[in-house]
Amino acid sequence: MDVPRVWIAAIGLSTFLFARAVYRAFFHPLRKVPGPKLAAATYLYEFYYDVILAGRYIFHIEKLHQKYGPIVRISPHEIHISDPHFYDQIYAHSSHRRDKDPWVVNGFAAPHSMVGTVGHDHHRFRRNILNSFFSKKSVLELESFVKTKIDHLMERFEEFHREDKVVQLDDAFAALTADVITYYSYGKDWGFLDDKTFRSDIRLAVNELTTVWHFSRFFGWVINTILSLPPSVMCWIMPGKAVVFNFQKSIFEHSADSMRSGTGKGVGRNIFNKLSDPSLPAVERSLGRVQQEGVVVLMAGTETTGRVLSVGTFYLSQDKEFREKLREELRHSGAKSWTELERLPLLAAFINEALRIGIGLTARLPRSAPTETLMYKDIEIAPGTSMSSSSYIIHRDATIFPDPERFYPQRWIEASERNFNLTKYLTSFTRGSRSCIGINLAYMEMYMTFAELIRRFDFEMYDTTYEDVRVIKDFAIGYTRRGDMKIFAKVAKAY
Ligand code: HEM
Repeated sequence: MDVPRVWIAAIGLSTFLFARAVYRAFFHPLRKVPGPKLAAATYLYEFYYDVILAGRYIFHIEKLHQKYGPIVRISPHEIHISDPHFYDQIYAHSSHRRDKDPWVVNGFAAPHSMVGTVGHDHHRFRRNILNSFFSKKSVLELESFVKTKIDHLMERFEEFHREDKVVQLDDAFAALTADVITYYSYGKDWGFLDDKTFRSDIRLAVNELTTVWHFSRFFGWVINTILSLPPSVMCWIMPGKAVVFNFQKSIFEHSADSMRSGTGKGVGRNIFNKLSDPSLPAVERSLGRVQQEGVVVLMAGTETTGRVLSVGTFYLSQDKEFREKLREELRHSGAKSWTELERLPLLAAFINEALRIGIGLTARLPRSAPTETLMYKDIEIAPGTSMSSSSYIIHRDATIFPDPERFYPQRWIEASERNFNLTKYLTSFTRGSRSCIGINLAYMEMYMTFAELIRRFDFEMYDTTYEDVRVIKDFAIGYTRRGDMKIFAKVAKAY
């Protein structure tokens, strides 16, 4: 008797799955959006490319656009639009409500942080707590500290040069950005730049998070279960988190000390003070939320900027002529501060190109308009539809950036000579209400670090070629054939 029941259940389930797939492909509100029917019918399509083949869907999406045009349905509930002119409708200003995709935010493994917040209003509330903390005015106040840290990195490069040792540039830059963001957020830096090999606990946590990025998107409940376990168990399962939690514990102890003494260094500049402000509703200043927001800021502030600095330095080492021109521009101008450096056309062009190729995040970062029906040409996009437009694809669009694989900073100069606003197509930070809150800090770090680096050093790549910076996997950040990006170099003095 039991056997037939099992069969009935199996047939029932198969019929349900089949009917659902048919509905999704042929009767769903997105049925008219072009794309493979299999991708419309089942999540297994995306699962195959991103989980089984490990971070390859973005490259396949690029091919789907060549076949189906600028709008493609890439999963039962998500469309990808590769049309920069539609970008600001997806990544819209805060006057238009934009939610995040609950599937995708699972990848951040930080549901209580602003980056992991799904709803528009809730996100606005959380973002407002930190907006002034990351304003241009606030960032400018820390310029001299950032300069001290950059000088420290330059001293370390001198050391590598003197001892004729190979430096791992990605670790070196991540140590710089980690020291900056810890000081910026907590009033104290943790001295990653002093470490012999630039080991950074924050970077370790980023690597751990990104390797499970796609798995977490599909199996959010696994990650949320792990997050709800006691810290000791969680740390056993995710050792990278353990490192970051221990590190964060030291941050909290430091914050508590500062607050107790009332005179401690960093009391004024402390993200912890903002996030645990007694005027906030209790649920918004719970320890779990404060911890998650704190960790997200540290991770987001470390890896992305570090990566653009690394990729930019790689390409700088490949073009002596351009390097000399940049050096001449810097020498001639005498510019030192961020505001002065920003006005240098060649340096600005170089940084734009480093951002274009280095990107920062390769992840699709979908948004949905919960109450608006959008139109893409004659295709209706129903409210609640997940829409993404990947920077990886826009930045490689040959109609905007001819010969897109080529690192060619002059394209930005040539465009401005034609009065063409090419920066409109630079989307590394996304745009709109949920764009990067750390954009000012990132620019300050990039301008000041590159300026000092170009003035003082040349780098000769060591066991690192173009293939080692070329992104072949998307794990929210770009992975190369070595896995996480690793760039080795020998340091030479420029004078
Ligand atoms: C070149 C450097 C950087 C790039 C390319 C970059 C890129 C991005 C992108 C694309 C997002 C949107 C994420 C999403 O849609 O889910 C984002 C958000 C964010 N970034 Fe950055 N970022 C950079 C530097 C920084 C820095 C230095 C900080 C430090 C404060 C930072 C902190 C954040 C935070 C906290 C968010 C979440 C904002 C929100 O949800 O409202 N980022 N970043």
